Order: sequence, then structure tokens, then C-alpha cells
Amino acid sequence: MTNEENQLKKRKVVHKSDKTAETVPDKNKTLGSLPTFPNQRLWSRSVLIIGLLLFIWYKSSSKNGNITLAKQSEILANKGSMFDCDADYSKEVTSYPECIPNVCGRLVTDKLITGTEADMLHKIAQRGFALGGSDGGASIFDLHSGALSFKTKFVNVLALNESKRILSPIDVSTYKLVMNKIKGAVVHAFKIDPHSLYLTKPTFFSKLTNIPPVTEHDKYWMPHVDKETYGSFHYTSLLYLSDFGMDFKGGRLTFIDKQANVTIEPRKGRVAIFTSGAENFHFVERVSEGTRYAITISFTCNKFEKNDQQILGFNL
Ligand SMILES: O=C(O)CCC(=O)C(=O)O
Ligand SMILES: [Fe+2]
Repeated sequence: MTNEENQLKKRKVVHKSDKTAETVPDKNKTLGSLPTFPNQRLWSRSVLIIGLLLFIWYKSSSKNGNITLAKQSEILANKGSMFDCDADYSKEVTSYPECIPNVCGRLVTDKLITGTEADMLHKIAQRGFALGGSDGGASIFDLHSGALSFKTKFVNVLALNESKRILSPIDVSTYKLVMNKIKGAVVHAFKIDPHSLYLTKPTFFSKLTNIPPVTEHDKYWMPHVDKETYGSFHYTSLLYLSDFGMDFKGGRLTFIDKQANVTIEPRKGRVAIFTSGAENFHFVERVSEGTRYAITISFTCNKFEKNDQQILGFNL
């Protein structure tokens, strides 16, 4: 090997070891230069975009998602949530200081009404609906006013002779007991004075099926705020008289919240209680099979909106 060739070889070796020093991190240093890999920029951008897409998907799916507050198969003592009242609702209830909820909300209990009480009310409803019923999928029967859906209209059940067979004295006491128990639960849940709360109208049985609507009254699945729909309501309660998934399909009560829909599956004897303002915007899912029975029991803080203390001629 000539001198010149030797020099060239040495230079190559020095050059090679320099390059190695550049790419292999020095283990004696705490942080070397970051490792690189082919198409690094493409990969890191892809990871960023996928992450962003996953975040957007998570946000949108949790917004349109459904939370089940009460499953039909569960037996719940007092499950619910409390949140701020809608501003209009808060403003209105300021006229009734003893009746202002400490906070708005909704809750479900399966421990308040017994199976026997629910069965008795269910039978009252069936005897009433047997005398009429809507041509569409939603019928109502109000024991206080006597209003009963009849084809495309309403009749007063008291005008029918058979109305005498709807209630027995024991039915009347059961109805009164159930109303008082539910009123007590409202008072307790929202920490209000019982003397400032009154049963209001309409308080009515409902019978829902999948028969297509004939009049506007049959469209029970329309989202609504009870305070706006019924005027006098400050607190709404529902007592379910039949079972979701067994007696009927569909028909879940759904609250439309900002983050997700919150659903209650009806269960015989289950009571749902909620403040009637826009904080509890809700609808009933369309029934797809079977017949759903419930009673809407409503309370007001306004003593001038009290319901009648009589049901089909019996004193409560
Ligand atoms: O039956 C239900 O679950 C709810 C009924 C309802 O929204 C109402 O009566 O205003
Ligand atoms: Fe409602």
C-alpha cells in the first residue's frame, strides 16, 4: 500500500467514526439527540390527525349517547341527579317562597308504591279506558275531571252509566294514599314545605300503544317542558303501572340533556319525580309493541291551581 493510499484509508476511518458519533446517542449523556426514522414527519402528522379524529368522535358520541338512569330490571331506592333550575322556572317559583326547590333535579324510586297499590290503580285505569279510548295511540283518563279520550275527542265519563263501576271505596282510599305518598316524596326530595304544595290538574292515567296518531293529542312522543305544556305544574311525577320490555316495547321516558339523553325504563310501581321546568325537557319514546299504562301526577305551588278534592263523586 502506498503512502497516499494509507492516508486515504485513515481519513475514511476517521470520517466513519465521526458519523457514528453523530447518530448513536452517548450513553454517558442524559439526553442525546432524538432518534429519527424513515417518514418521521408523515407518521407524526398521521398520529396527530388520528388523535384529533378520535377526540371529535368521543365528544360527539358522548353528546348523542344515552344514559339509562333506571333499568326495568333494577329495584331502586332513590336514584337521581340534582342540577340548576332553568332561569324561567326559578323566576316563577320565587312567588312561592316555601315551595322553591333547594335545587332542581329528577329521581326514581321503586320503594314507595307497593305492587298491590300499582295493580289497583292499573285496574281502575283499565275499567275507565274500557268505556272509551282514542282512535290513535294515546288515551287519557282523568279521575278528577272525568275526562276520557273517546275516538277523536274527550267525553265526561260521569255522563256514562257504567262510570259507577269504575271505583270502589277501597280504590278511592288507595288513590288518596298513593297521591299522599308521592307528595311526601316530592316534599322530601326538594326540601319544601308540604303545606305549600298542592295536587294540580291535569292528573291523569295514560294508555299508550303503537296505533298511528289520528289527532295531535295522540303524538305523545313530542319533546316538551311540562311547565309550558300544562301551565300550573311545578313538580311532575309519573307512576308506572306496567313493565317496559314485558307489557310493551319502546315507551321509555327520556330527558334531553346537553351531554346525553337520560332514560327511565318504566317498571310497575316505579315513581319518577322531577321539577317541571325546562331543566327537565323530555319525551316519551314511541311504543312499538303492547300497551303502556302510567299515571301523571302533578303538583303546583299555586293554591289557586289546586285540583278537585273529588274523584268521580267520591271525596278524597
Ligand atoms: O308517561 C311518561 O313517562 C311521561 C308523560 C309525560 O311526559 C307527561 O304526561 O307530560
Ligand atoms: Fe311531560
